[in-house]
Amino acid sequence: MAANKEIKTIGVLTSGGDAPGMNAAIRAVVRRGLSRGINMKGVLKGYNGLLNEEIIDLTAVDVSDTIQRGGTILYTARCAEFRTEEGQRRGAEVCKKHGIDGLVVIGGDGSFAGAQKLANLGINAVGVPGTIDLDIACTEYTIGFDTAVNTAMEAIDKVRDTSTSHERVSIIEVMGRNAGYLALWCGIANGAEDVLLPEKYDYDEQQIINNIIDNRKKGKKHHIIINAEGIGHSEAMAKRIEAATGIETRATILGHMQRGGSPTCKDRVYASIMGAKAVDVLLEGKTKRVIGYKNGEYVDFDINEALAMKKTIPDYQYEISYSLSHNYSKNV
Ligand SMILES: Nc1ncnc2c1ncn2[C@@H]1O[C@H](COP(=O)(O)OP(=O)(O)O)[C@@H](O)[C@H]1O
Ligand SMILES: O=P(O)(O)OC[C@H]1O[C@](O)(COP(=O)(O)O)[C@@H](O)[C@@H]1O
Ligand SMILES: [Mg+2]
Repeated sequence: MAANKEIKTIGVLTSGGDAPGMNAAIRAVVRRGLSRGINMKGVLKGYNGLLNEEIIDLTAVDVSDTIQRGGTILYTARCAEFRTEEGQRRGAEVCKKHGIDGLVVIGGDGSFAGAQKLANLGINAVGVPGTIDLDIACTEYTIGFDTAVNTAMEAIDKVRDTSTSHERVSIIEVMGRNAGYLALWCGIANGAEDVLLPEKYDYDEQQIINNIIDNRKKGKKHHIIINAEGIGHSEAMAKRIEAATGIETRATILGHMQRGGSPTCKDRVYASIMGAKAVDVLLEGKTKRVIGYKNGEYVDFDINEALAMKKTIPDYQYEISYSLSHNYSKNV
């Protein structure tokens, strides 16, 4: 495959919340590009670094010894200025000034919206899904989710040990301001009695209290509530539940530990393939694309179509999470 004549230089940046596997994706973009004779540049600190022209040359050695590391060697940021038309216009100008013919944006739904704006201004931006939230509609997988959900699951197992010993109720808050996938998966994987998702929770706390009292009467020694960050207020919830049930209740907020750590095999492999594919898509001459994983295949979509897609929590999975946790015979 000969490289597309149009493209001499490709830039890569990471944006939004970091996600384990972003380094594997950067490495793949850089190595794939270099192997096709392309100059590779790294834009530091997401769209912030783009606006500040924090742009470096990247060689194969620069991405050595990174595939196993959490975080992102290019750093990341959230950039309010890039949400403005003026910021986006300047971002496009900076790309042109530095000869960036194609830009790979590794990030979540917000970062893709930024990439779409750059694409509309003539910068060929390609999105690679990197977020622990799993909330990008065009893809069944987002880089970082597997590591984060395993980190959260293991932490919740540990809380459960002490919670059961003390016969307490535990509210464990997991990340996800707008997305409940981490919470849902932990709910199923940890056998939680209640799972509160931003997309689903009806704020009927009395129902949770009734569940706790009911389960105690049946002999259950613990009650694990997974609460997504988007619902939040776990400490206050714990106080209210303790007052209403008379059962000691503790809140644990897992926080940013869920975003760190060495990526799992799944995250390294998906990141490597998606990163390389982003370069291939650019060199095939395609424009305004995002990479996804659908029905067992690595695919690419038009960025506008991808961003118009909607993703919702599957009712069936949510219902199963609830029904299994209330079949307490295996879990008491
Ligand atoms: N609608 C938008 N238009 C332009 N840029 C956006 C838009 N939404 C988000 N961005 C840019 O992408 C950055 C990351 O978005 P954010 O939603 O915080 O994280 P993520 O990409 O991980 O979902 C924002 O800080 C902003 O710079
Ligand atoms: O790091 P911050 O700014 O506290 O952001 C927290 C948010 O980032 C995430 O960890 C990842 O979200 P994004 O991938 O959309 O950036 C969310 O789960 C969480 O709500
Ligand atoms: Mg997001």
